[in-house]
Amino acid sequence: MSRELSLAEIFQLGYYWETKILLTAVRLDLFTALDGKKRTAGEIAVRIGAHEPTLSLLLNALVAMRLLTKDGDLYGNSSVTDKHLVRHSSDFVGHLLLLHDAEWENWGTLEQTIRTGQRSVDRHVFETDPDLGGNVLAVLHRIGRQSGPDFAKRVNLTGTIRLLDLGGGAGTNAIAFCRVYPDLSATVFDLPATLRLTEKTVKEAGLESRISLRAGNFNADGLGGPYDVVLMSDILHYQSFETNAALVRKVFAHLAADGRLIIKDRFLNETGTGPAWTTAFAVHILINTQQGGCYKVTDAIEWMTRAGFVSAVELEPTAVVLGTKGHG
Ligand SMILES: C[S@@+](CC[C@H](N)C(=O)[O-])C[C@H]1O[C@@H](n2cnc3c(N)ncnc32)[C@H](O)[C@@H]1O
Repeated sequence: MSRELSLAEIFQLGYYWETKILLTAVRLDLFTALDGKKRTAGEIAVRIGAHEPTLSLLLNALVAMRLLTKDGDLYGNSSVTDKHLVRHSSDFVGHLLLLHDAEWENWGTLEQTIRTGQRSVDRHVFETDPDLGGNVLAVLHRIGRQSGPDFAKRVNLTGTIRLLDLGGGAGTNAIAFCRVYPDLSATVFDLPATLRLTEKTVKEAGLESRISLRAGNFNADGLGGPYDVVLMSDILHYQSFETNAALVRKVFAHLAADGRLIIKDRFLNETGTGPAWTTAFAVHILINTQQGGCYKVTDAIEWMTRAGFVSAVELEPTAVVLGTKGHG
């Protein structure tokens, strides 16, 4: 059993001041205003349009948080903030933090949602703010480029394979799979707004001849095919249990004989109390989506079994489930 928390740790968990200071600094874009330069609070205030004495408080807190340096009256970025929080840096990750900030008001509804079971948002971010959604996917794409090939290797897809990457986002997985398997061709299916980004990433990867794009709503539109393998990576937690069951059924119909469905998601364990990150993510999904949820591996197996897959197995604990269609 893990050890009990100390009182100091409980206080630490309840302490979000530094979180909001960082998110506000990213919104103000003050790291970009410093971009490799040392500046006074007055100079920064002019650049970002702020009230200097008030801004100084924020800057000093950011120094204490080790995001900025201070030498006399001059503030500067740390090397990490210069690399990751300056907007035009190729390693900028600020969009992810801007997403957290955009969800701030939703978190204020948590108590009411828990009391009533009623959710306060009616759509997820990819529908309400496609630009922010696309920017976040671009950041995740950059981060995911490291883990993509490992995932591709763990699922054995040798031979001539037609892959459908459903809700494929920036194409991170389709690109990684094409690189690992030279005979594989892929279709990335996603909302039209998201595919604007995918078009760029596929071109950058030089894979236009092997990756095609198909725009649509996967719950409502045809998916093309038939495909040998369908990948559903991090899409099902935005939707209700029954919508997912219907989508898995639809995918089954678009698979060739012996086709496979790979579902990669953030599954909760059977008690619902782990993995730790996913338990908090489940609350995040509760208040930031209309009907989404974090599901269990047994749920994915149920969707597959109900759809007619002859086998459905957990390939990686709380992460990947593989279904096989069989000959029929
Ligand atoms: C969290 S991203 C996952 C992206 C990608 N599969 C990955 O693992 O990196 C969810 C994706 O689902 C797409 N999406 C959400 N609802 C959709 C719908 N109804 N039809 C098609 N795509 C959808 C979003 O545009 C977004 O690209």
